[in-house]
Amino acid sequence: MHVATKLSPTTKNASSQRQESDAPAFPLAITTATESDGPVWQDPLENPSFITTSPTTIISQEDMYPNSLSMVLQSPVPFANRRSFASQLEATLLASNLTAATTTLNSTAATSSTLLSQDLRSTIGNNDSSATTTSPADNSSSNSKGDLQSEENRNTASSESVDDESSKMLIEKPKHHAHSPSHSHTHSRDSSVHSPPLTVKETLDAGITVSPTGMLQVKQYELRRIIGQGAFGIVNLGVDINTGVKYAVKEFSKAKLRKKDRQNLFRLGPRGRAPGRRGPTIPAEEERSPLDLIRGEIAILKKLNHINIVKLYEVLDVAAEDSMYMVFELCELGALTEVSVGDKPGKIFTDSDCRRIFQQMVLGIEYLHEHDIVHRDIKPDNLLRAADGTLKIVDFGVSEMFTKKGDDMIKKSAGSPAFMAPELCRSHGEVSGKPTDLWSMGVTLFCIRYGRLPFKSGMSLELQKMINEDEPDLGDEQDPRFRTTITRLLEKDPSKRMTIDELRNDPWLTDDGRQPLICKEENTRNAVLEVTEDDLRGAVQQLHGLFRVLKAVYKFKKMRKRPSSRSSSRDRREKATDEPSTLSLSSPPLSDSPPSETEDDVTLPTGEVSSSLLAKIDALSAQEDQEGGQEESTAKEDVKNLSSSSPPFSDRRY
Ligand SMILES: Nc1ncnc2c1ncn2[C@@H]1O[C@H](COP(=O)(O)OP(=O)(O)OP(=O)(O)O)[C@@H](O)[C@H]1O
Repeated sequence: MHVATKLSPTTKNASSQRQESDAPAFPLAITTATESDGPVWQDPLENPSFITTSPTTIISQEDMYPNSLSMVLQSPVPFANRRSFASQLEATLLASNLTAATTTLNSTAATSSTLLSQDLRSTIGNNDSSATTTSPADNSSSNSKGDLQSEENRNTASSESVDDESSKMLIEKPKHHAHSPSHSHTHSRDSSVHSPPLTVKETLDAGITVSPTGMLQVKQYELRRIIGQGAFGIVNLGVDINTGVKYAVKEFSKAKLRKKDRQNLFRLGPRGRAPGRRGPTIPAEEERSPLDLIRGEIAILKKLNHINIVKLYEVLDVAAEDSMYMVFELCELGALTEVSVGDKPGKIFTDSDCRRIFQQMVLGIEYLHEHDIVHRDIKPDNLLRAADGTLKIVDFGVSEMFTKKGDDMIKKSAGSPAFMAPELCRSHGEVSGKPTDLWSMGVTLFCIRYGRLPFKSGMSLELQKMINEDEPDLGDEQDPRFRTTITRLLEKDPSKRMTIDELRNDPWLTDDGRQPLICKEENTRNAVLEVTEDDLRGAVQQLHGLFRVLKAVYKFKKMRKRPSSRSSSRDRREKATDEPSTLSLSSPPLSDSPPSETEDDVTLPTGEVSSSLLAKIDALSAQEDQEGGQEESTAKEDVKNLSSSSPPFSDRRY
């Protein structure tokens, strides 16, 4: 999660600032990301200084990530202008090539792939005019949010407006959702915080197409615009074209995930787990589905069913493409607030808003802890708000799920440094995980009340020292109850720190009992008491046969396209950048031949594949390996690798 650099050092008159901000009615306190004043849009993980988008357009990174989140949020990103255009295009073409490769191996017309690609190119070519003339920045200047919204309303059966919704109270009964028919008020004593159990769909061969409106479409999800940027990819506003329901479609780069996975395996085991402890036995790389790369997060999210935890509906992998997708419940109002190490103060919430927000946080975390899940990355930008203002805890990428009741020991090296508990800063071994979440909740509460971090330094060692030794500056905090609450949450000794059970009855949180939480039994009643290794292993379906074939065909295709003369990777990378069209890297030349009659019959193999076909593919792949090796990696891979290098964790967290 990227955080804009926005927080002031020590805001001396934090309390007076809070007084001022107490004045407006609550709706004003709801800041959508679009209202925030000048967040810095960063994408430090992306190395390439350009992004290829179409055969004729290079959009600079600055174009793609304008220095205003609101611009991004307000800008429709046509299919042809998206950052992932190149890879999507490539994927589409590659898919056609894979199809054609299979066809070739099956002795069907050799020209099929060319012709399929030609067809796809002409389809995409129809969108290229917009690619060359429109940039996100252009869109933002020409399209007001209202325009966008009405455009969406025209295209969408469900037409919830962020503007309309932002005027609503933070906590109110949410609307019914296509996937989650019943939600309820989090503070109502007689209502439920759970909706009926969900089944997370897993699609391993999702198709990518261009929707009738010219947007990229993954399966039935039309990707309307980019609404966020994560460490592993972008987050899109997706609309189910069949139902009109909006979703947040999170796109992951498999290359980046693989890199992280390898680092994790090398250091700690999967998802930061010590080998053989809580994670599943790690299958050999060739046996692993791409979805295995996010299996930990999927496994956790599959278990959860709580109004204050974001819902995962579907995971999609696009075979032979770098992207895979997670389809989440959309949190239309975006992050609660943004804080950072910068000089600008963050959003300050009123006392009652802080209480309402924190109550929902407590309910969500209590539910997680009851499931033996430690979130590990609680911070304001992992707290999103649905259209009705309901708080949603997101981002379970570094979370831990425990197989043994009562065992919540975690390894260090996860979470955002400024929100990291002292024991994580000083310990080299394992620490109890739940108290670390309580600490991060305390830091988050501090942030939303004072608009600044309790401990802040751009230098990691100094920050750790402050967390370990300094007492937070509460300014002239007037409410002794709040003083006690925050002091007890930011207790350095985890064994003395406030627990979630104690928080339930906290005088500030409950306003001396006037605003009690729903009872623990009701809040946690869908708890999964035991999480087995099978749960983790079964988080994603394994279709090894299909992947083996896809991989082999993919390799075969690479071999077919290898340049006749041996050029270095660098040469080819340069060539690729000179010719921004990735078409040339993954598709055969255009042909004037008429479409093959067999074209429509060509399909990718699914399920069982004839052993002779496998043998042929394997033989060809082996031949490729012999001939090529490392030196022969394609320019396409080189370009992808360029964008997959991640800076050290400490560089992207504050
Ligand atoms: N369900 C959602 N609804 C609306 N916006 C979302 C949703 N999920 C994420 N976002 C937005 O997208 C942005 C990136 O989110 P994401 O979770 O990918 O970031 P991240 O914390 O870097 O995650 P990771 O480290 O796992 O990649 C965030 O600013 C967030 O506000």
